[in-house]
Amino acid sequence: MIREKLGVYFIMGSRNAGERDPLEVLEEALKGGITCFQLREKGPGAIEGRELRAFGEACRDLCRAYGVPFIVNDDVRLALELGADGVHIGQDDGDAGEVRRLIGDRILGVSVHNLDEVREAAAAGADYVGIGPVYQTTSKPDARPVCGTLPLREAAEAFPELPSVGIGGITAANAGPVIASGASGVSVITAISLADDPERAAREIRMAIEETIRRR
Ligand SMILES: Nc1nc(C(F)(F)F)ncc1COP(=O)(O)OP(=O)(O)O
Ligand SMILES: [Mg+2]
Repeated sequence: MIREKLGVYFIMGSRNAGERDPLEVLEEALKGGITCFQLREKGPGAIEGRELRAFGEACRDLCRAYGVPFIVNDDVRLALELGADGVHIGQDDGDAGEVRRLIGDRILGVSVHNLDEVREAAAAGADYVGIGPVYQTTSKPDARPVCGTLPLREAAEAFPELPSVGIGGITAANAGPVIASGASGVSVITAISLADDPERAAREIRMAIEETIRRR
C-alpha cells in the first residue's frame, strides 16, 4: 500500500548534493529512514544518457537494499529501463492515463494544483498526488506560487482514498502542519540533500511527521 510509503519522500538528482557524492547522501538518507525516493535529474549540469542510466541503477540498487520504493521523475522510458517501482509526472509531462497504460501496475504519482487536477489524476489511476509548493522552494525555479496547506486539506477531504504528499520548502520544523492538513507524507529535496548530516535530517523529519500522525 503506497500510502504508508509516502511518509518521508526524498527527491534528489545528481546535482542536488552540493560538493558531496549524491550516492553517499542517498545512503545516509536511507539509513535515516526515508520511506520513498525519487530520482529527479533536472537543472544546470543535469546528466543524461549512459551516465544517467548508471546513476539511476546505483540509486535503484541502494533503494532496493533498504526496501524503499524507487521512483523516476518525468522520464517514463528511463523508469521502465531501470525497472523502477514507479514514475512521477507533472501536468506538462504527458497524459496520466497514457502513462498508466505504459507502466502497468507500477506506482504512478501526479503533480496537482487544484481539485480538478486531483479528480483527473484519480480518474487516470494515480496512486498518489503531489501538491505544492506548500512553502517557498529553492529547488524548482518554475514552481507555481506558494499555496500553503489548504489545497492538501481540500484534496484529503474531497478524495480521502487518494494519498497526497506536500512538496516545496519542507523541513522538520514545518512538516507538522503538512501532515496535520491530511497529507500522507512530505517530499523533501534540500532539507536532506544539502544537510550537514543527511541521516540525522531524514530522522528528524520522520520523527516530526510520526509525532503529528500520533496526535492527528
Ligand atoms: N517532482 C515532483 N514530485 C512530487 C512528489 F509527489 F513526488 F513529491 N510532487 C511534485 C513534483 C513536481 O513535479 P512537476 O510539476 O512535474 O515538476 P518537476 O518535474 O520539475 O519536478
Ligand atoms: Mg515533471
